[in-house]
This record gives sequence, structure tokens and C-alpha cells, in this order.
Amino acid sequence: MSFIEQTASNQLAVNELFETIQGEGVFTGVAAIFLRLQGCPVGCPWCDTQHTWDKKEADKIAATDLIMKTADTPQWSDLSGEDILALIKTQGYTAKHVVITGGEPCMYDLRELATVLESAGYRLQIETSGTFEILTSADTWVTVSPKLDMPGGFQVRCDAMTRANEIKHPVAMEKHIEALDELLARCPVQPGTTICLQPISQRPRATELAIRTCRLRNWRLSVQLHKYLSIE
Ligand SMILES: C[S@@+](CC[C@H](N)C(=O)[O-])C[C@H]1O[C@@H](n2cnc3c(N)ncnc32)[C@H](O)[C@@H]1O
Ligand SMILES: Nc1nc2[nH]cc(C(=O)O)c2c(=O)[nH]1
Ligand code: SF4
Ligand SMILES: [Mg+2]
Repeated sequence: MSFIEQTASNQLAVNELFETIQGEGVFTGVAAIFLRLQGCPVGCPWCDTQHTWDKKEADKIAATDLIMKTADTPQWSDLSGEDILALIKTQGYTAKHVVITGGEPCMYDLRELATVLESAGYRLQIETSGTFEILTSADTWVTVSPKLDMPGGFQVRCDAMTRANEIKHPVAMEKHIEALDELLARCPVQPGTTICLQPISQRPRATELAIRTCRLRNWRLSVQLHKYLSIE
């Protein structure tokens, strides 16, 4: 799979389209339409969505089948921004907040999608590792969840840190806080950027660490509310 080739195309490999409550970060609790894109080379060992890592031609399905999906599978549909808007309308979703996640959504050029959805009255949010150039509209809310030293060899970029409206750092151990401190020193964020700590996989010690550090630093806690509620 060539990442450069994908970035050049306006077609998006869509793993899932569904409406739920945003369970993470600053927009926690907001009704949102989730667009999950297929493909991620970063390789976080604890990743929630490992079924989105590989994009295989054999897993390509029709949009009508995509909408019927109930389980996490690597199947995807090849859709344009207009196709996605049409599907959202057909589904009758009422949320006006669209979260683009994955997989790694910034492997794709998201500018056409942003134009189509924003013209139709939607607000966009991207969930990204910050390891690819972020190609979207100026109005998109960008959540960067920095990834450092993961098996894929990709590193968070300083231009992603500067573009971020929100940093949402996954943590389990003290060394993850130290890594974030080093990253913020090397790649400063804009004043006013919210910093959230997100415990990895609801582990009790990770959650305690995140609570303790958020209190000390006046940062924000992000607990993956959807997992506590057993919703999508
Ligand atoms: C599945 S990722 C997809 C978007 C993008 N690749 C990224 O990493 O931001 C969405 C969010 O879930 C977080 N995440 C993934 N697995 C997690 C886990 N087991 N526990 C807590 N957060 C997790 C990521 O750090 C990111 O903030
Ligand atoms: N409810 C809900 N909120 C989320 N926030 C980020 C998610 C993701 O997978 O990126 C996610 C997700 O999968 N479900
Ligand atoms: S960058 Fe995101 S999608 Fe990719 S492996 Fe890491 S958490 Fe999963
Ligand atoms: Mg998820």
C-alpha cells in the first residue's frame, strides 16, 4: 500500500460510519457522527482498533454493506466526500459534529471532505496520531494523540503539535508523562491548547496516574466514556 498515492486521491477508505456520543477528549458527551478510515502504519501495541491497520483490496465492500456492519472487521468502502454526505443523509443522523478517526485519518487528504461537510453545516473533528501532514480545513478541530517510538517507526510531527486544538495523550506509566513533557518542550503547542490525559485501556493504575497528574498540572482527564457505558 502506498501512502503517497492515497494522499493524492479524494477517495477515502471508510471502515465505519455510525452515530454515537463522543467518548473522548474536549467534546466528550457531544452527539457525533463517526467516520472511521481504514489503514494505519503506526502500530501502537495497545491500539483499540487493530482491525483498521491493514487495507486490503480483498476487504473492499459496497456502501450498502458498510452501513449494515455490526462487528469490528477490516472491511472498507471506497467513498468520496459527496458519497459520505449522501450516506449521512440516508441514515437520518441528527448530530452536526463529525469525528474523523481510524486507523490514521491523516494518511488521507481530507480537504475535499471538509469542504463538502462544512458546506452542509457540519463541524469536523479529526482524531490523529500527528504522524502525517494534516490536510483539512482551517475550521476543523484537530485532536492530536501523540505517538512516539511505536513499532511502525513513525513519530509525531511538530507541525501537528502546532496545529492541534487539543492534545490527548494516552498514558499508563510515569514514563509516558515524561515523554509528553519532552515532546512539549521540543514541539510547543499554541497557547490555549487543551491537554488531556487518557488512561490506556481503562487500567486502574493508568487511571490513577492520569487523575493524579491532571490535578497536579491542571490538565484534563479523558476516560473513554463509551467504554464505561458499553456503547459504540
Ligand atoms: C484508535 S485512535 C485512531 C486515530 C489516530 N490513529 C490516533 O491514534 O489518534 C483514536 C484514539 O484512541 C486512542 N486509543 C487507542 N487505543 C487506546 C487504548 N487502548 N486506550 C486508550 N486510548 C486508546 C488513541 O491514542 C487516539 O487518541
Ligand atoms: N464513542 C466513541 N468515542 C470515541 N472517541 C474517539 C473514538 C475513536 O475510536 O477514535 C471513539 C469511539 O470509537 N467511540
Ligand atoms: S496511531 Fe491510532 S490507529 Fe494507529 S495504531 Fe496507534 S492508536 Fe491505533
Ligand atoms: Mg474507539
